[in-house]
Amino acid sequence: MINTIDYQKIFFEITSDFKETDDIGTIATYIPELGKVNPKKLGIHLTTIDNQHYAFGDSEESFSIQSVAKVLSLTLALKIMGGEIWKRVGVEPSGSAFNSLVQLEYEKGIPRNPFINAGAIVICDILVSCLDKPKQDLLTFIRETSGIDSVNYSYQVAESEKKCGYRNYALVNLMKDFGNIHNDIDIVLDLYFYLCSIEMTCKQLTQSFMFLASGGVNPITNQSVISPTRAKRINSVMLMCGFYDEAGDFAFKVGLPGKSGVGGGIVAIHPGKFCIAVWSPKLNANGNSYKGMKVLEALTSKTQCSIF
Ligand SMILES: NC(=O)CC[C@H](N)C(=O)O
Repeated sequence: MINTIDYQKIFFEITSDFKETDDIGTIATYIPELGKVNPKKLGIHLTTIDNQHYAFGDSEESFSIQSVAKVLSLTLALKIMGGEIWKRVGVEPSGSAFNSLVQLEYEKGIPRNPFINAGAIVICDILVSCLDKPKQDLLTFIRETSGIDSVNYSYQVAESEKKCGYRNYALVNLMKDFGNIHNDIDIVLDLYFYLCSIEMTCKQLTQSFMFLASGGVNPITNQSVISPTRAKRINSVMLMCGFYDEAGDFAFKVGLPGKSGVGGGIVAIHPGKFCIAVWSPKLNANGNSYKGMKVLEALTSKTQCSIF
């Protein structure tokens, strides 16, 4: 693929346009360890499927990827269990906050999708049922998918969240009561908190998610991660559900499948073209990176490069 867009130049244009704009977001402090991050960080990294790299700012600094990791746990569950998982978690947008309890009561413990907290917890329950050493095996899968052996959990972030994860305890208990959690709740939540604690740089994120830009095969390592059909489905769920009650807005303004996390990271995919990761820790009211969303909106507007 010959790339004719100078993304590097575009990153400079976008970020200098934003210099005068106030970042009105706030950092996630409900996980105490995340509150320690420098709110001014800004990293951008774009990797094309023919392995060209465009970087800006703090793109090689590690941060807590939080819910972005839920795409990788879903990928592993699909790889092991196939379509069976859809009996226990849906593929519809939730239209509510990532940690909402309300819908779950009405819908009898079946979460709307695998990216809201409840859905990701069910995926962790599935992984606990089918992996010998869930934490270790999940990490091995993520290292293989990314081709980066140094990727790791953050003990500090996971344990910090465990101490204050009251809502996640409420969600898992409610689902256990409805029969949609099959294992011990502490074991399931332990995997969930460690999953959310994974740390990566923007550059590493693009490497880890590249398989979704190229039909399930990581074009850099040539490793087949998942079938093309499943890669298509994961991208579809990202488009519809990757930003909670702001998924419509992200599709409307950015026009790419993507996934956010409360660490301020966002990954977005242009199937057949590139994967981009942005990190800016201050979040908007929906728990998505305020500046990250703006950077991606400006990128697809300037380049006219969205899936639509
Ligand atoms: N949206 C997110 O990134 C939320 C993940 C966070 N670990 C939580 O469970 O609240």
